[in-house]
Amino acid sequence: MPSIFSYQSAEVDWCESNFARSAVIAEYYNTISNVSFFVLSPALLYLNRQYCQKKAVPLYFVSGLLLLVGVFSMYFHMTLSYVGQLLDELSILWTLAVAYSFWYPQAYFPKCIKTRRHFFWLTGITTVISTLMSFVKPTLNAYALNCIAFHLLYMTWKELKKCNDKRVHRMAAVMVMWWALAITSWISDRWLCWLWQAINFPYFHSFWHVLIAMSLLYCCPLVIYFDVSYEMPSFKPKLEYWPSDSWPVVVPYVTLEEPHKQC
Ligand SMILES: CCCCCCCC/C=C\CCCCCCCC(=O)N[C@@H](CO)[C@H](O)/C=C/CCCCCCCCCCCCC
Ligand SMILES: [Ca+2]
Ligand SMILES: [Zn+2]
Repeated sequence: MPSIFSYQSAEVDWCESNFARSAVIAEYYNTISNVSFFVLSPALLYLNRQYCQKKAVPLYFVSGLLLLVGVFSMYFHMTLSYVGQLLDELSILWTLAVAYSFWYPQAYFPKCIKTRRHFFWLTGITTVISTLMSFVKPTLNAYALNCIAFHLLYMTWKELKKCNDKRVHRMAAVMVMWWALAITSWISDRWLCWLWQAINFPYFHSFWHVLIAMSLLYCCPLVIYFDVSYEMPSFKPKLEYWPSDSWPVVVPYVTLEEPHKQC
């Protein structure tokens, strides 16, 4: 019986041909495309450094965990091992759990949850249960995790209804565009592999890695913007674009303005 660390012991195998470019890397492009997360993580920390100076823990934790997501996803695609698959999926689960724990708006807490500390316990217990359940049918884990994006879309829609800043609306629209391209790539790699292999173009999962990282590059500043609005009343969040607004492709970030004190 193969070890859970064995190459190709995972329950899923992506469309890219295995060991086509390397004898030690099962899915070459699916492995190297995870470099996206090694760029995403420091970029979020550097661009949103003003927010980090005021409230360091959430973004340091989420950025660090996104680095781990990239490492485990690389290991998974390099080996296609059972352990690699679970490390990949559990690192995503825990990153989402930490992000929700720190950034979920108190206005949306369940009625029985009164404080952020109680919400930490709720997400912690839910995450431990989900971790145990992830061993039951690993092939369903990725679908369940992807469904969380629909909850994020719903919360974004609710927040935008109350927000008059057109720049924020534009940022959210671009985030959803990148996510839509990403999830389309993920689904087509899983369900249309026969077509991509027929035309010798099985690279949609590697596109997914780059596209979901792009979506997160917009998602995190959007979450930070609303976190500052809700939780840091002495500051006004301002949306900026790097390198500058005039460039065709830009990266959003949040700066903090101290509203003029009422005289
Ligand atoms: C108030 C909440 C704030 C949430 C902030 C966002 C936190 C995002 C945390 C983790 C997402 C990482 C997703 C990258 C996955 C990379 C590894 C990978 O590709 N794994 C696949 C196998 O190789 C596996 O099939 C992936 C499965 C599921 C991915 C689940 C993605 C979760 C949803 C991410 C939301 C993106 C933001 C856009 C919202 C519209
Ligand atoms: Ca494969
Ligand atoms: Zn992947």
